[in-house]
Parts: sequence; structure tokens; C-alpha cells
Amino acid sequence: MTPLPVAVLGARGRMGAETVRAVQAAEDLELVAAVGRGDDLEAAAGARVVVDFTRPDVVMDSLRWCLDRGISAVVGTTGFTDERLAELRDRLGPDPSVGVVIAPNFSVGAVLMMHFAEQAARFYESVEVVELHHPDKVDAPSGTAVRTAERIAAARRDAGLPPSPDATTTERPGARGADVDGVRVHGVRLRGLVAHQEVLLGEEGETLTIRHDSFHRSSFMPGVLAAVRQVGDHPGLTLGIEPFLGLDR
Ligand SMILES: NC(=O)C1=CN([C@@H]2O[C@H](COP(=O)(O)OP(=O)(O)OC[C@H]3O[C@@H](n4cnc5c(N)ncnc54)[C@H](OP(=O)(O)O)[C@@H]3O)[C@@H](O)[C@H]2O)C=CC1
Ligand SMILES: O=C(O)C1=N[C@H](C(=O)O)C[C@H](O)C1
Repeated sequence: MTPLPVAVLGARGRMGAETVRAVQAAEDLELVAAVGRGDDLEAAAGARVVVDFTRPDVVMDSLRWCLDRGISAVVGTTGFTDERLAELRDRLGPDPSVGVVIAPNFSVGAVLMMHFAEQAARFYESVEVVELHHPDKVDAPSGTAVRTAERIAAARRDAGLPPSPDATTTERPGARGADVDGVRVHGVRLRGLVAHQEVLLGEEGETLTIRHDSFHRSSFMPGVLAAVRQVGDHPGLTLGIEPFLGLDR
């Protein structure tokens, strides 16, 4: 079997370096380029799949480059707005020949945490999200927290639930977190942490806490490799790795 040629962008970063190691260790994959800031992107031209763990401000240029060359992409970089997704759908066109997977979180536990939170959302009057990360993270709230809040908000809307109760009338800016689709999201940045999230749900007399912890970036690799192996069979835009885990049914 010929190994699948893979390039990693952001290869000297925290996630990129972990991905380089994971691709090198996989017998069915071949690392053909490890591209960091300042390197020529053309080095990745021989890849069938590009993995991007760079920065929200550079990822779109890399994706345009991939799509212009018919290369599939697996993207963990955060910062995908509706406008960005619309541009990608537009570029992929009605009959795409390549796939783009954009996942806010590749860890199986985090995907399950979002799934469970969505299931639980309709049963509780109150819900808030707390995301906790290492202090070198540049974006807040995390992409995972934004996606979790959006999914919770949609589930609450479908169930006809009103906004979570909140009597706050005076507030220091930020004290109640960010409002994401009507769900409060709080961010913690603390040395020693990697990537963690709690979804707190409350009803009269009880609470439910759904917590996920990534203690090491190796936790993201099974999801990254599953997406790399399958993206070619999923032409067009795929959001999240749920289809690769059988969680979209
Ligand atoms: N989906 C998921 O499961 C996960 C997603 N992430 C996301 O992935 C992204 C990266 O995270 P992380 O690895 O911690 O961040 P890092 O800052 O450690 O890595 C980003 C790397 O990209 C490099 N870079 C910047 N510009 C370019 C460019 N034009 N071409 C190639 N490389 C470039 C940076 O170089 P330099 O430092 O020199 O600027 C840096 O080495 C973030 O958006 C983060 O939120 C993180 C963990 C899991
Ligand atoms: O920057 C990180 O570290 C992480 N970023 C992603 C996010 O913003 O959700 C995924 C994970 O939380 C780690």
C-alpha cells in the first residue's frame, strides 16, 4: 500500500509538532512537508492532505492555496466565522473533488462532551460554559466553547426554552463572561493547564456538570489521524469529526 502523502502547516507549533510526530509514526502516512512560519508553502505541493494548526489570521490563505491545487485539508485552527465557511463552500463548489474538515476539537472526549451537553440542554433551566486553557492561547473564547454554546443554544431553541435566568443588573465588564448565542461562556487562562471545559447545567434542586480534560496534546491525535485518513472520501466541507466517529447518525 502506498502511504498517503501529508503536509503539516504550523509544524513548529505546539499542535503542529505533535501532528508531525503522529504522522511520522503512522505506517500508512508519509510526511512530505513540515511547514512553519516563513517557509515556502510550495513545499507542501506534493501532499494529498494538508493539516493546518497555525493561527486564525493565516489559515484562510493556506486553505485558498490548498483548494487552488486540489489538495484536501484537515484544519484544527480556530476562528471560523460564518463568512469564512461560506467562502470555503463557495470555493469548493457544487461538485467538490476534495474535502475540507474543520474541527474545533479533535479529541474524542471533547467531541463526546459537546454531544452530551447538546443532549442535556433541553432538560435544564440554566446553562453556562467554562473553558480553561494554557495562557499562551491567543483566542478567547476557545473554538470548542463557541461551538458547544451554539449547539446548546440550538437545542434550547428547539425545546422552546427561554434564556437562562439571570438577575444581574450591575456588573464589572466581563464578570458574566461572553454571550455566545445567548449562552454565557467564561474563559480561564492558567499556567499548567492544556485544554479543559465544563458545561454547567442547573435546575431547581440539582446541577449536572459535564467536564472534559485534555492533559496532553497527544489526546488530539487519534481524531486528527482519523480525519486525515478519511477526508478524501468526504468531498466538500465537513464541520467536526463526528462523521468519522459515527456520531452524526
Ligand atoms: N482543533 C483542535 O483539536 C485544536 C485546535 N487548536 C488550535 O490550533 C491552533 C494552533 O494552536 P497551537 O499549536 O497551540 O499554537 P502555536 O502558536 O503553538 O502554533 C502555531 C504555529 O503556526 C505557526 N505559523 C504562524 N504563521 C504561519 C504560517 N503562515 N505558515 C505556517 N506556520 C505558521 C506559528 O509560528 P510562530 O510561532 O513563529 O508565529 C506557530 O509555530 C490554534 O487556533 C488553536 O486554538 C489547538 C489544539 C487543539
Ligand atoms: O488553543 C488550544 O490549546 C486549543 N484550541 C482549540 C479551541 O480553541 O477550542 C481546541 C482545544 O480547546 C485546545
